[in-house]
Amino acid sequence: MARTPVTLLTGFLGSGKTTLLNRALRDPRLRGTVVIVNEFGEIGLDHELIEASSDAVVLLQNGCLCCSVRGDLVNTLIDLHQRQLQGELPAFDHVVIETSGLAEPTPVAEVLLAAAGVKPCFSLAGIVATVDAVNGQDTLDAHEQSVKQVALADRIVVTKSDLHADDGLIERLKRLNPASEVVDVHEADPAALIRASHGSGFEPGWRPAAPAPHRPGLRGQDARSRHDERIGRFSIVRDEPWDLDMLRLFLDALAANAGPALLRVKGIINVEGSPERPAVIHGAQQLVHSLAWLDRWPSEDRRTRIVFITLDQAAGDIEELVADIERLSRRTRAARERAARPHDGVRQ
Ligand SMILES: Nc1nc2c(ncn2[C@@H]2O[C@H](COP(=O)(O)OP(=O)(O)OP(=O)(O)O)[C@@H](O)[C@H]2O)c(=O)[nH]1
Repeated sequence: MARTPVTLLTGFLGSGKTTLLNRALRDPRLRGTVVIVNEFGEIGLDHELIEASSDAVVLLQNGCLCCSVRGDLVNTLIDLHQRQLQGELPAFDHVVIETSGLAEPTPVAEVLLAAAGVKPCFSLAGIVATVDAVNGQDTLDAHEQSVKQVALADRIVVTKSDLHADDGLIERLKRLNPASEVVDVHEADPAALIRASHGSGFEPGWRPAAPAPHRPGLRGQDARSRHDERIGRFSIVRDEPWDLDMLRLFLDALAANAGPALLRVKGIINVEGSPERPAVIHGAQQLVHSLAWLDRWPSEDRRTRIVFITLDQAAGDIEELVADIERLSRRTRAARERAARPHDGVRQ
């Protein structure tokens, strides 16, 4: 049986991986694609934001693909292959692995190229890395993972060029990886970017790297998971809908505090007055995107869920900000309700 090609989709936090993938998945040429998505956030949201049937999306959570959930990836691939053979899954002819934005791609590629049980059934078709034009240069300066993602890619896709043109970034990407194609997402066919079986430069002679040496101070922990040390992840979950004004206030506050410490914020928000259509918020480093709306809730879970990934920043700061905004919103709402009652406080 032919091995199923796998595309590794990498790129730093918020650089546009899911957006590119969603555009590609709308193309009938990707009808037979299964997506495995890994998120670093405390709760997973991407599986809800990927526009594919739930059968075709597998979420790997609770850690980063390049370290703590590598074993889960092996098991997931083997399980997908077996369920397809047994007819429990619709046949698929392609797999995309969307890594978390913090993942180093080499250990993930190793799984495809060397893991027992995976290698006979799957082949690494290519590595695609997204780099966003707004944060790209700063991210390359500050985060080694981003450099590794770019250095390993067969294809580098520059996103958000509609917001900021950066020729210097393109030059830098070409210098970092002269063998790779650098393309602008807005000038390319998304399905071809993801699906083209251009073949990774790794096979067949590639050998997995030697295991990382043990580092003192990381007892019991794979040295590759050291990116956990400075990075915080936490989430806010609310049952009650949020007032739209409050949500706007929250976005303004985030935008005012945006910067290198806010690696990623992503959320689905239940907004008062819009019970069927949740709002979606996104931010990464210096950029907080404008509010967007989904056409419907992607699952039964209708709670507001916001995930944060931060650098050297305590969860408490953001929780305090949210608590302040919620307090303000409650007071505003109470005042509005009082004003709407015609004879409030007047005894009849
Ligand atoms: N203007 C603009 N916005 C974009 C572009 N690509 C992505 N975005 C926006 O950037 C935000 C983050 O995009 P995602 O696709 O979720 O990024 P991601 O890399 O999947 O994020 P993580 O999985 O959390 O690392 C969203 O608000 C997108 O709408 C682009 O080319 N132009």
